[in-house]
Amino acid sequence: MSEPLLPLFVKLSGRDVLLVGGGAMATVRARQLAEAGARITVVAPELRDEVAALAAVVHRRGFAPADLDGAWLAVAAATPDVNRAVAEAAEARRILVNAVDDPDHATVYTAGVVRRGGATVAVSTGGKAPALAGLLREALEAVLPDDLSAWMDAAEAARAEWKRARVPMATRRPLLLERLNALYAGGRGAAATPPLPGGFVSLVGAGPGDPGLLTRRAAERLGQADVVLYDALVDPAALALAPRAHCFHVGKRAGRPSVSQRAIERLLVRAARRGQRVVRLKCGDPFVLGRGGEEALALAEAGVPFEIVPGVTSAIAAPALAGIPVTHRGLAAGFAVVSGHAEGTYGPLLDAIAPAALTLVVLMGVGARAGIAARLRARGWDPATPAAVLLGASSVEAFTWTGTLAELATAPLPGDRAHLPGTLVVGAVAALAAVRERPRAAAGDR
Ligand SMILES: C[C@@]1(CC(=O)O)C2=NC(=C\c3[nH]c(c(CCC(=O)O)c3CC(=O)O)Cc3[nH]c(c(CC(=O)O)c3CCC(=O)O)/C=C3\N/C(=C\2)[C@@H](CCC(=O)O)[C@]3(C)CC(=O)O)/[C@H]1CCC(=O)O
Ligand SMILES: NC(=O)c1ccc[n+]([C@@H]2O[C@H](COP(=O)([O-])OP(=O)(O)OC[C@H]3O[C@@H](n4cnc5c(N)ncnc54)[C@H](O)[C@@H]3O)[C@@H](O)[C@H]2O)c1
Repeated sequence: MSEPLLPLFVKLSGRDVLLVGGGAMATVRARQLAEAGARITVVAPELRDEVAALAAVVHRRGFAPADLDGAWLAVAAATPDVNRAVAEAAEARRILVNAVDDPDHATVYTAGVVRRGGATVAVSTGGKAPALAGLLREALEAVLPDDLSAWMDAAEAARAEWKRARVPMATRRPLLLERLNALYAGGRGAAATPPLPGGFVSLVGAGPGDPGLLTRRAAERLGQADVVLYDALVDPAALALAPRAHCFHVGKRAGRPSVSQRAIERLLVRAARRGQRVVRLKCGDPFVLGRGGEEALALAEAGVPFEIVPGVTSAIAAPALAGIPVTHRGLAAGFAVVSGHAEGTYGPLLDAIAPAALTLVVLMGVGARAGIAARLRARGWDPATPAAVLLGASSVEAFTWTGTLAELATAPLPGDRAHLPGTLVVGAVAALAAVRERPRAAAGDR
């Protein structure tokens, strides 16, 4: 069962549907068909009263292929051999058929469904894992906004307005986001919903990756969590510590679409207001270049109780695991941590540091290392200053390069590890990486 499926939403109102079978499964399908307004004809020697009541026409006998004539859709919910016969006869007549026990011969599947506020979300595993479809449906139920009908109303009204005004389609999505944000800001300003007892958010640092470097408090909070919202680089083993929780990936990775910071903050607030224990699991330490401060402010503003669970920051741990102490008597009495994400931000910071005054640690800076090296040299740093590039610190794929500031731009890095988070170190202490013992390498290149 790996055929690609086309998801469709079908209007069945007033249309003839043949339901074969009248037992437990037929009852479930009869309810679903009736909800969609279908005109049900049921064929079964024996059938439950509820099925008979939902049907427009009842035939108390065995299935015959001619029962399919005039039907838009057939549902086989009888015994396996009968279901197979229904599927084959429907296929021959080019009628789509759903079979409750026979995904291989069915042509349409039912899905796990959430209906809220006029929107319908359906999940299918294409017959491979129905119970998983049910779990995914529950997970969606947990994260979809309670006030989806307000979103629908706003989106519907905006659409009509933009159609009239001939607003180009391509510009409508960001406009819609603005509308919805405004809607939410309005609701929040009114402060109508006090947080439910039990609703609580923990902003938790996950450390550099290895779950062994989580704090005990972090592990405890994960164990209690109902919902975990985690970043792109969080190790799956950390999520295994949250067996009760629905875990959602809200990570940002360069160049890929991601959940916006505002959306993450809204998710935190909403989940807490539903009384859930929420863990926001962030790489490293939540308050070191992790936007944890923004989330804390949003929670405070929404009146949601929260706590900070500090984590081991890669700014210190990545160098440490490579044998580099960020401070070392005689070499560096202090260190600075900057993000290499935006030159407009880190540029002035680098310019403000006197050459070799301290150890410079750059997070998220591997891609920008040539520019950073050039900037430091222009500022007067000695090209012979030791430097290091640390990829995937604490993970099994950890990679360390050491050299000099002059070589930093062209440091050969393994292409297959470009996806790993990286840390740069510039300063005399980087030379200590070369002289450390290598316990990890000795333990089978872990
Ligand atoms: C989504 C959902 C909607 C609905 O039923 O309307 C649905 N099954 C759900 C639950 C569920 N079903 C089963 C279990 C027991 C655990 C387990 O066995 O996994 C659970 C779990 C539970 O009840 O929690 C048993 C089972 N199901 C099928 C077979 C036959 C077979 O696979 O051969 C067997 C016996 C397997 C065996 O003997 O091993 C077949 C189908 N079930 C489908 C849909 C279709 C494929 C959808 C897809 O893959 O996405 C398809 C093809 C029927 C169709 O299209 O009509 C609903 C979740 C609703 C929700 O919670 O929201
Ligand atoms: N019950 C479940 O939870 C479940 C889950 C998944 C799959 N299934 C499968 O779905 C199928 C139906 O299960 P169920 O629990 O509804 O069974 P059921 O025994 O309750 O119902 C079977 C129905 O089929 C009818 N029937 C028998 N022969 C017929 C014929 N020739 N023409 C028309 N109808 C006929 C019977 O009158 C009865 O109404 C079975 O294959 C079962 O293994 C059941």
